[in-house]
Amino acid sequence: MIATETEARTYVAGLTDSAGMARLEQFAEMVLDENARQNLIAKATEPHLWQRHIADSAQLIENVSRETLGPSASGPWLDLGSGPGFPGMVIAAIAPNMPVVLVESRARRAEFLERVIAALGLAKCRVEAQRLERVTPFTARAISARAFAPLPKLLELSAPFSTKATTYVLPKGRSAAQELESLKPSLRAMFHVKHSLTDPDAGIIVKA
Ligand SMILES: C[S@@+](CC[C@H](N)C(=O)[O-])C[C@H]1O[C@@H](n2cnc3c(N)ncnc32)[C@H](O)[C@@H]1O
Repeated sequence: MIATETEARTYVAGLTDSAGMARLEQFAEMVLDENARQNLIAKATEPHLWQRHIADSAQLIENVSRETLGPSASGPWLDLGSGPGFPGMVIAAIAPNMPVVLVESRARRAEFLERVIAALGLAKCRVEAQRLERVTPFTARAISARAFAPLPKLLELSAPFSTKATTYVLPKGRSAAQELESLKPSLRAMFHVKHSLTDPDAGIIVKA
């Protein structure tokens, strides 16, 4: 269990190199700075940014295969409703050679994401600043989404971007098991729930 900011930083440092940590430090500063202007994260979570948001996002990397992260996988990692960049920007900062697409419909949030991409030099990361429903479909190697939509709706909206080979990693908080139960059995069988490292009561819905 990752309970403190120190534990969160140590955990994330084990998933990336010093350049990756520097990118994440810069991203963290930008989130806190921008949070004074627009509502990106709950104010109460600001002192726990690494534990509640950065490590919470970074742990998704451990739930996908090496092949999915590697150069032979086809299509980008797709993050739905990225908001300030959780989890998508964290993934892009850790794996800068992997293409990542962040979909965010709110213009001010999308503009913030563009500024972060430029500041961090993430050449393979791009923003779709529109509703997912309007994005021209492509095949995604992996799909992530945190606090985006209930599971059935999420799967419906993401279906045009998904093939049998697409990995799903969906942090679902305390409703993970219940949301999985809401799927029809044939669909439910494709997914399992992993425990979150940042909250013992939260789950991540995974399709490998
Ligand atoms: C509750 S926030 C979560 C943000 C981020 N994933 C996080 O966990 O901090 C949901 C985000 O999804 C965006 N959003 C909601 N529906 C969307 C859609 N259909 N297409 C694109 N973005 C959407 C909202 O603008 C918002 O920024």
